[in-house]
Amino acid sequence: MTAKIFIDGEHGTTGLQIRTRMAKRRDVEMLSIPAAERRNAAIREDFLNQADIAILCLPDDASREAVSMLEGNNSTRVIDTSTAYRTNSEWAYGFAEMDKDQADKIRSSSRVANPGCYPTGAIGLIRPLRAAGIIPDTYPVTVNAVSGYTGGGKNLIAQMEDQSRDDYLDIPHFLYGLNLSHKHVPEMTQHGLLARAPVFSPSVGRFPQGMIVQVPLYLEALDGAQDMKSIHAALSAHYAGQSIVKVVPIEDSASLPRLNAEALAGEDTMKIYVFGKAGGKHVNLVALLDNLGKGASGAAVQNMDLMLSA
Ligand SMILES: NC(=O)C1=CN([C@@H]2O[C@H](COP(=O)(O)OP(=O)(O)OC[C@H]3O[C@@H](n4cnc5c(N)ncnc54)[C@H](OP(=O)(O)O)[C@@H]3O)[C@@H](O)[C@H]2O)C=CC1
Ligand SMILES: CC(=O)N[C@@H](CCC(=O)OP(=O)(O)O)C(=O)O
Repeated sequence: MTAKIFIDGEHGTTGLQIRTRMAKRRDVEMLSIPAAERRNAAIREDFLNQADIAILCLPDDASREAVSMLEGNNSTRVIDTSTAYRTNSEWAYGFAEMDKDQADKIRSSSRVANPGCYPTGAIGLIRPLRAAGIIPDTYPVTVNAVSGYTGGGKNLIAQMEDQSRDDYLDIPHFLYGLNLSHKHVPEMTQHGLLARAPVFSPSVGRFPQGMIVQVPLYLEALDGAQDMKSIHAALSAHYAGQSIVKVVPIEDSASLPRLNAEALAGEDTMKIYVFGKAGGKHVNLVALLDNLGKGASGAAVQNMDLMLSA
């Protein structure tokens, strides 16, 4: 039997990318809303209730509204790509590689919160080292990142591309979230297993898709006698046996002169690097991904496939 899938918000940035990934699939039937009707609540409610899986690619408030349209319905399962449910314990967090049993939790869940793009990188770097007892409770974690501008959805894309707009941004790279209270901080703290919130400084570059997330660490402030190799070994052990998050061998990363933020654009994988020098006092943990790949649409399709395999 083919599963019925409805993408609420299919004409937005994340929704369109999910549509593209589904184009050749014969195992699913897409319930598709015409662009002109995308905000028609009656059609949305009807499709939401017909779907086996509804993938919400909407702003937070519209996601909450869509979930309320499913009240009393026990058959439609939901993947939400917004921030609305990511710290809600009644929802499975849709980062399959973050724990050994997380894929099974997603597979059996009727409500899955897709992670944010920055948290995917940050949690991917931090959580294995917290779980292994390497980053202590007292460690002051910092997260610095750059995203492609599609991360800001249709509005930021227009600001970066449409020169006729009054609010056109004619700049190559900018920091934002300058008050250090970005909406992703609670999610990073909770799923990163951190005892206190990290300092998170995001930025946007003049490229559409791609992302670098950095977590620099002082080795002397970690638990146990740590060096670049032991940190790398802990991350490699955590991600062993799966194909989406890859820990780059130190031999390969050691010879890199630079890291291109666009290197994984169009891919649904994430690469993790441990940079530093042998015998050095610091390491820089780096995650490389596509904000719309493993950071959003690719992860949503991965979660849908897990749910369909239940
Ligand atoms: N872009 C990215 O890299 C990532 C995005 N996300 C999350 O995914 C979600 C979607 O973001 P994104 O695709 O970037 O945003 P976009 O603004 O590109 O798309 C959102 C879509 O939702 C539609 N929409 C807005 N309000 C309603 C409503 N009340 N009813 C029905 N449709 C509505 C919009 O229609 P209209 O054109 O009329 O406004 C638009 O088509 C957000 O919650 C975002 O935070 C998560 C991870 C990464
Ligand atoms: C570049 C940019 O503007 N990025 C968005 C986050 C994109 C994303 O991950 O969306 P969620 O908030 O749903 O997770 C921001 O900082 O608000």
